[in-house]
Amino acid sequence: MGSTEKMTPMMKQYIEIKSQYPDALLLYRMGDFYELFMEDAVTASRILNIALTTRDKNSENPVPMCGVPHHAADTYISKLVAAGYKVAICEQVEDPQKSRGLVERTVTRVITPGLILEEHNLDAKLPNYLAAIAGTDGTWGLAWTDISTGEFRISEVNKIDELKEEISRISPREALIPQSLETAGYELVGQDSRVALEFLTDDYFDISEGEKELQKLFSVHSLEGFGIHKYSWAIGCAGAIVRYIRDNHLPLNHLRPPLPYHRSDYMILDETTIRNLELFYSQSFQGKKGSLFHVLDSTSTPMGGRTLQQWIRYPLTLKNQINRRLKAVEELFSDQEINDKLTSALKNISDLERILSRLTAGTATPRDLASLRKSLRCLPAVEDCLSKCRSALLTDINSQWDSLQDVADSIDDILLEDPAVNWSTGYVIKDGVDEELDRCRRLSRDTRSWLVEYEQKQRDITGIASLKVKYNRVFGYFIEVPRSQVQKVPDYYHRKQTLVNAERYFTDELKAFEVEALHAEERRVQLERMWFERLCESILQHKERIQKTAELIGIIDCIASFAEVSRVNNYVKPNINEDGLIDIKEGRHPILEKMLPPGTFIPNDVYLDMDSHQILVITGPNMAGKSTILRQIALIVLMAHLGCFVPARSARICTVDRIFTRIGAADDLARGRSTFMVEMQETAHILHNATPKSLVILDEIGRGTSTYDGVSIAWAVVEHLHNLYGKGVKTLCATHYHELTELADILERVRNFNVAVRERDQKIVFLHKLVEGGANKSYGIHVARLAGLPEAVVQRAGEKLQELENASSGYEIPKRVKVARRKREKHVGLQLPLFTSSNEWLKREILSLDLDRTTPLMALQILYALQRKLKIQESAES
Ligand SMILES: Nc1ncnc2c1ncn2[C@@H]1O[C@H](COP(=O)(O)OP(=O)(O)OP(=O)(O)O)[C@@H](O)[C@H]1O
Repeated sequence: MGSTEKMTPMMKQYIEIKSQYPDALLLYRMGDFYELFMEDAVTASRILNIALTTRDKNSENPVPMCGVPHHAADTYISKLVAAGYKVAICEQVEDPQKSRGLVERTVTRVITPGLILEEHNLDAKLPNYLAAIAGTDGTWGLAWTDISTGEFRISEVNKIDELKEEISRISPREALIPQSLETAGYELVGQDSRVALEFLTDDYFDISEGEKELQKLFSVHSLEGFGIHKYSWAIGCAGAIVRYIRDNHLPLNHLRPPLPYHRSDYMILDETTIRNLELFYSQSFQGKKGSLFHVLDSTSTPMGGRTLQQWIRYPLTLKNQINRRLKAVEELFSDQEINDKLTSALKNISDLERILSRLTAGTATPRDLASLRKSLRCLPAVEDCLSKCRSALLTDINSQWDSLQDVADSIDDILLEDPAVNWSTGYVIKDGVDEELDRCRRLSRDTRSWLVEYEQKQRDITGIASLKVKYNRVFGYFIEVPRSQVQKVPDYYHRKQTLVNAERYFTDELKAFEVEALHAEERRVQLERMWFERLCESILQHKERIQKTAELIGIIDCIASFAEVSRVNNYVKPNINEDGLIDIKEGRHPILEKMLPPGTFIPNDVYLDMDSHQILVITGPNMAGKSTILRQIALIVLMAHLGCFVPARSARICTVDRIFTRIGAADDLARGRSTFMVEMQETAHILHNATPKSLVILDEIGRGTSTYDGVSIAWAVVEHLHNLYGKGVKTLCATHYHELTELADILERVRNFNVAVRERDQKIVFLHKLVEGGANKSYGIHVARLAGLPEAVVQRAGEKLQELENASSGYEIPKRVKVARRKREKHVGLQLPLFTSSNEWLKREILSLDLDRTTPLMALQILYALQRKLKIQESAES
């Protein structure tokens, strides 16, 4: 683009406005279109798949451009925002007809992924969070809000890992980060590329400014009342959020006071576990379907859907709280009639929270108010159901219930039963609300009949039967009298035009009617809007009451949904304990059982405690169902912590503080981490953070590297978990390394299980049944045949296997080594070389070590050193 001197005034105006929004795509209103120019046009045409053209083609300054029609702009804007772009809407703010010269334009709204209010751009059952993060090592502040519902929360954590976990749990669409943390920013949001990052100057996060912002917004002198005054960085973050919303021309007054969130109040779920357990997103279906959320979601309202999301992200940890929910679910579970009534009342309740936010933003439509009224009218039916309930949670809700019928009445006083979608095509306000409005309406509705009446009246007065009232664009309304009758025309007729055969007149009454009729429609719309806006304002006075009720509806809806899902899927109420006991009889995988034909899923019993069955090493052939059992246990334990019934015949579940999962292999090449590196980092994370109250799921740990290294690592990891804090951690460990079954001989709380198969005519039948004891065979070759490997390859593999098995028969662990090993139980790394090694020299070397002075880590190091030495020896010999 050349110098601005040669530009048209309009282009100069564009450049000026664009310079204020350099990081946004600027949609510049020109008549019926929003135009994009230059770089913006190139980007938008690519994303929207629309033609890229050129403006001022023959000038010195041709400019790339593309445009979207005003009436369909919403769809295009959604696509741009969904692609992670920020969009600034620049409107014409004066009437182009009246303006002299260039029309004044200004940006009226900036839409970013975290600042969306429009219903069609949002997922009804998903919160849309804008988060802010700031802090230093030692204290990290975090604030997040969903401006479409008004939810606002803040928290502080001490470690960067905790911060990452919380961010992944919130899963914001947009995150505000101080510029000084720019490099760390990408690391903080983790693997979630959906998060749009906005780097702002550090002063945006100023703590004392933040405090002032919050005090002003919520009209308080201190933040003490909200219980957040002790936070510092988090207040800075909340302040940044408030300023960001305001700077982007959005209203703030429906934000609720920030609620403090304490990490220790909920079970911690990290990003890996949320992904591995497919809580919200299924890898196989590449979407919601096939996720736990999808199975548990039978909610009837958007508030219920969002509450369920929240409950799954933040499972409870306190026995009392879990039981409170479970009792409420049980009540609705056992009284299907009430639950059905409740559900059908809830089904008619619209998104109260989002309607409220549109009301505040001034973008609510008449239909929004009609839905609000309809929803409020359903509240007494919900209340009626609640009044019959006995469980503490439901009676508590009932005691806070506000049926809001006065608000519904106030809407009813003014709004038509079925108001028009569009002001210009129909009516919104009831008759009888405003006399002038009624008259305008009558006028615009009754123009024809008034004219017919008037014509008849004039005929009667003048006695001219052929008198006509007519209209044309030049003269407006007039009375036409044939030339032969003009002597009968009264004095108050004013001559307007003479034709060959007729005279045309007007009267003061007709003129007045004309002025009124032509303006009536304009005035009608004006008055309808005025009454509508007044109504919106009066509703907003009940904002807190509506928000509170919406929150309670979310909870009831979730409880009703749990009851329904539990009934339909034949779940059972879990018995919660604090004794570290997990005893599941005939447990099922909640997602897989729904994918398989009814009745074909094979249930399994699993028992874990802190004494003898703390760590289960689960072996079994490929495809036997090891991973399924692991995930099933994790999901059942999680579901119990949500207060939901679980897929089992009976279940005793202890409270756990975290569920850790290490499952499968995912490369993260973008961040330079190989499959094995990811595996080890996730394992390290577990070992550093697990406590005796945690549940750990390890699926094929160590498989990402060579067998020796893999077995050693898996071995050492299991031992570490067994000995952690002197108490150990409940762990399920599925593995193909049969060597690990040896651990049960050594460690007191380890037990072996395997998933049974039956071999018949060289073929295997998967029984999917968990039985005690270690598996003695892998059946990998059978599975390879099942998978369709060429028969010649399968045969050859069989021969090779036989060779290897024969050769390894000398690997049998001698009895004396077993005894020696038991004595050295505490020395992690050493047990491994003792039985995996067939080399007598190596064993001698190990046994001669001064074990009292050897730590597990040293032992492993020694093992490696010895192995190296052995290899050198072997190669020297050969
Ligand atoms: N309890 C069960 N009832 C019915 N079908 C099952 C059951 N468990 C597993 N399956 C079926 O077996 C398939 C393989 O299960 P899974 O992935 O758990 O096996 P695995 O032992 O972990 O295999 P690999 O070692 O190869 O990873 C599942 O996709 C499912 O179709």
